[in-house]
Amino acid sequence: MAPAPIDPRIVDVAPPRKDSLGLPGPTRERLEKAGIDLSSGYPYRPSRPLYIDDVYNIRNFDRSHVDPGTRADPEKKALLSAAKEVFDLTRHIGTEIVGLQLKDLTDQQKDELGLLIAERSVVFFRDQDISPQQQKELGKWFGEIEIHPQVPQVPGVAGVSVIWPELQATENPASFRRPGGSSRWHTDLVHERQPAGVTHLHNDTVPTVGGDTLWASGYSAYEKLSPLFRQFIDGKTAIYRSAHPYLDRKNPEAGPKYVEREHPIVRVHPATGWKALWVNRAMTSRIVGLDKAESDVILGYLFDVYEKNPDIQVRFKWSPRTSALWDNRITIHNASWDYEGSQPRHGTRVTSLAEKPVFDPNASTRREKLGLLGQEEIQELISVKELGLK
Ligand SMILES: O=C(O)CCC(=O)C(=O)O
Ligand SMILES: [Fe+2]
Repeated sequence: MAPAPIDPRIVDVAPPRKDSLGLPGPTRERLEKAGIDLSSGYPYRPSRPLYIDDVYNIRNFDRSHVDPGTRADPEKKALLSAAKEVFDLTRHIGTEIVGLQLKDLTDQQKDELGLLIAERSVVFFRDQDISPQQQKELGKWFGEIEIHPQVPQVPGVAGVSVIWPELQATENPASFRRPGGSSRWHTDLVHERQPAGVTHLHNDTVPTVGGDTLWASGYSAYEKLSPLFRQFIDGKTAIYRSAHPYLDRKNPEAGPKYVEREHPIVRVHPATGWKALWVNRAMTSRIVGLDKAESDVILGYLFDVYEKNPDIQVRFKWSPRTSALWDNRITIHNASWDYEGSQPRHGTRVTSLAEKPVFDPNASTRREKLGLLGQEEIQELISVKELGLK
């Protein structure tokens, strides 16, 4: 008897992962055996046109968001004492935890992980045994799961996106000189009313060399600015643009348009209370109230501060079955395309939406709160306060 045909809709569904999403090699093979033509991109993409209300319907209202980090024991003992090893990858950003399985964390440990991500911006766990379903369950702890209308989802597990860069490159050409896509500094879902909080990317397969991801700290980018310049940008807002275009149902003939949203450019994280610069070159288009030329100069400078200071960045080398959990409220990230799709790289991603971005003029910076300020910085702060009194 001939073997039963493989149903491409279920090929990636059932846990455990080795039987579900599996490795991209086998996934690709299985899809091809099922007669699915991969040359034109993902087989899991919705085939109907996408409208602006696909974004708005489910998200354009006030959802209450209580950040798990606000409930956590500040010392994070339940999480940290259960780990075999915990080490920082750089001074300002990035921590790796060894000896814990994300799928087995207790509620208390999940709250503490929320706080650790808020403090360290990105936290890594290698050798994870986690199915797409378990990844989604964990994501719910950090906020409402976003179901991306345009990014392919694991069939049957809405809210778990498939990240498969070399297949994506068949749709949107990527080259060494123009890597595009996620291979540029950005942060996720800025066009939402309540944008992304924690994103959890689990890469089950990675190239032997290359395909690193970089993150830069928004707390530290803000602290790189002079106190006087911080006063200028504090409380200003900008227009943030979606990564993908959508059709207007009332006027579809006008063609797809990007969704725009106004948010503060400096925001305060609810769990740490620290201020962070929150702009990114790919999606922040202009500062409200300034002339375009002024906005271009200032935004260009702010992007540079974030992108050009290696001391506030971490560059992570993946191994198979590694999870990275980062906080989009306080970081930008960039996936290196140095491997140019020459080897498989494949994973699943869950993003939890957080609060509507808030600015609080009375909040402090990370360095102030942690007592890390140098003499020169203290002096600068004093002189700015004096200027304010005049
Ligand atoms: O593939 C990566 O390393 C990151 C991709 C990305 O930008 C994302 O998942 O938001
Ligand atoms: Fe991203």
